[in-house]
Amino acid sequence: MTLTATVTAPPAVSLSGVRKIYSGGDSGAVAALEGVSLDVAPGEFVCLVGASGCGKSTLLNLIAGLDRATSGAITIDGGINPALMFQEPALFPWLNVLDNVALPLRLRGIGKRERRERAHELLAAVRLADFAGKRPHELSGGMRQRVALARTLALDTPVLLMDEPFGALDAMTRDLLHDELERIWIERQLTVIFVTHNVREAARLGDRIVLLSSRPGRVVSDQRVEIPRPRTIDSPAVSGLAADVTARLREEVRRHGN
Ligand SMILES: Nc1ncnc2c1ncn2[C@@H]1O[C@H](COP(=O)(O)OP(=O)(O)OP(=O)(O)O)[C@@H](O)[C@H]1O
Repeated sequence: MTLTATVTAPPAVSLSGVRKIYSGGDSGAVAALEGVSLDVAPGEFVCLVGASGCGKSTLLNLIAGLDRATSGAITIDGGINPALMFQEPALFPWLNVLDNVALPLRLRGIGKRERRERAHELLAAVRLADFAGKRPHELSGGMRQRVALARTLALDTPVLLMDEPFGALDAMTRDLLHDELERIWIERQLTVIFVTHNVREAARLGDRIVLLSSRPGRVVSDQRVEIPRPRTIDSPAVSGLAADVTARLREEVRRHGN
């Protein structure tokens, strides 16, 4: 007889009963999140979708440690600080691309030679090896977001939180960045929590799609995406799933009269 022990890795990110009330504004307290529980496995790509104002950014900020939940618990495996990336690349215009990417390394006290080497590697990873000496204004929007991604990767954390990172880009550029992000996610075995309004994007990228209700945000559905990779955003399977999730989202918005 053989005994097989099943070893399950702890979640990379675990949320339990997370509630967030913003207080003190002119319009009184705002309940942004209510009872959000969610486990994200190491290496998983989870997309968070929901109506405008349902608390998606709030949730990412809480996971990133930029704000505190009113109640509930958030645990990041290993106690690490996740990296957070936004829709705006927020690059320093007076620094060239290489120095923008190297900045988190500089802030960590890594010596000039090593940080330049690592920044060059990261630029190669986002396919911008030839643009190290350019300034941000010389780049397209998609390229600036690649630089922002490289700078986020420089933080060297296994958990990446992304808040509508491609929301301001045209469809073609977004498509290319989906491919790049997917490749980097697989190569670096990252855990990604990705907020988007774009349900197709969620179906293209996610292992799971978590749908939040209108404010206060609660988890309405948590659906595994069974579509094999590589995927394309206009494939019938991705479109079909996006249509299902959109229908649920509409129902949710209608129920709350938003
Ligand atoms: N600092 C704050 N103080 C008071 N209310 C806030 C604060 N930040 C967010 N809110 C409110 O909390 C709710 C959730 O906001 P949040 O930005 O998390 O939603 P969201 O789902 O990311 O929205 P969107 O999809 O439009 O970006 C909104 O009603 C918002 O106005």
